[in-house]
Amino acid sequence: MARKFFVGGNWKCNGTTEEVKKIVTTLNEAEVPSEDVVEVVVSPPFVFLPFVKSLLRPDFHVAAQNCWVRKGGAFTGEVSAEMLVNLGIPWVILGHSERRALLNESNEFVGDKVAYALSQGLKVIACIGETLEQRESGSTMAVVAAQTKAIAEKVTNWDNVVLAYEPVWAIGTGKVATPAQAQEVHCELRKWVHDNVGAEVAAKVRIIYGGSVNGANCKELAGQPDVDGFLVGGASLKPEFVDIIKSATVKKN
Ligand SMILES: O=C(CO)COP(=O)(O)O
Repeated sequence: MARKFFVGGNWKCNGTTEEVKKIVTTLNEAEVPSEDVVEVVVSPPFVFLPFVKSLLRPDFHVAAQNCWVRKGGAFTGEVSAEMLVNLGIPWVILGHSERRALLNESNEFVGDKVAYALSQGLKVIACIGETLEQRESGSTMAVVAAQTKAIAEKVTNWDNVVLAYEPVWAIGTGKVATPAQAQEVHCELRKWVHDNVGAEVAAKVRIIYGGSVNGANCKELAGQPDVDGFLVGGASLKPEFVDIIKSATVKKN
């Protein structure tokens, strides 16, 4: 069963109105494979979401970078899933390692967020990944399995979930996982989903890779059988993001 290639651009906490306009103009002018071949989602900071949504070509979509774990209310500084739905924002990134590490988001909290966002009708890019220390101690699979389990325990329908494997040591470091390293974890993860969720979900769920993906390394990574796309940080702010989108065609060859 073909899994549609997915390319997400996580802009993180970057951009001014002028810079955002420039990035969107580049994307709008780009010639890329059709929506049947690749799903493209860009994730600006909250404050730019409506602006980007209004400017962006209709075949690309937007994602928030986070949302509150439950229904909105007296939670100063938070943005709720209902608000994103109200604004017509279809996607949200949850469980990014920067939030897990800097804001102490636990596996259980991320699992709750994913379940709540899905219940409100959002589609979720759920991030998982090990630190360098965890990799070096041989616990990569145990770590990503525990992160995925905390999500799986609360989610019954996986149709609107994309899993983003983002090894922490590869994020923003220029130290990309080798295609073999990415494939190994993606394949193990798919096996984990097969054994713990079900064969059908395992065959369908997209597992995308994130961590120092750029225009030069994307094709080889895209060629791996269990790499179904990317979540791109730094390079999603640059014109080379277009080359990363185009790497979707590797799957067709
Ligand atoms: O964290 C990432 C995407 O969510 C990856 O960031 P970089 O592509 O900058 O390494």
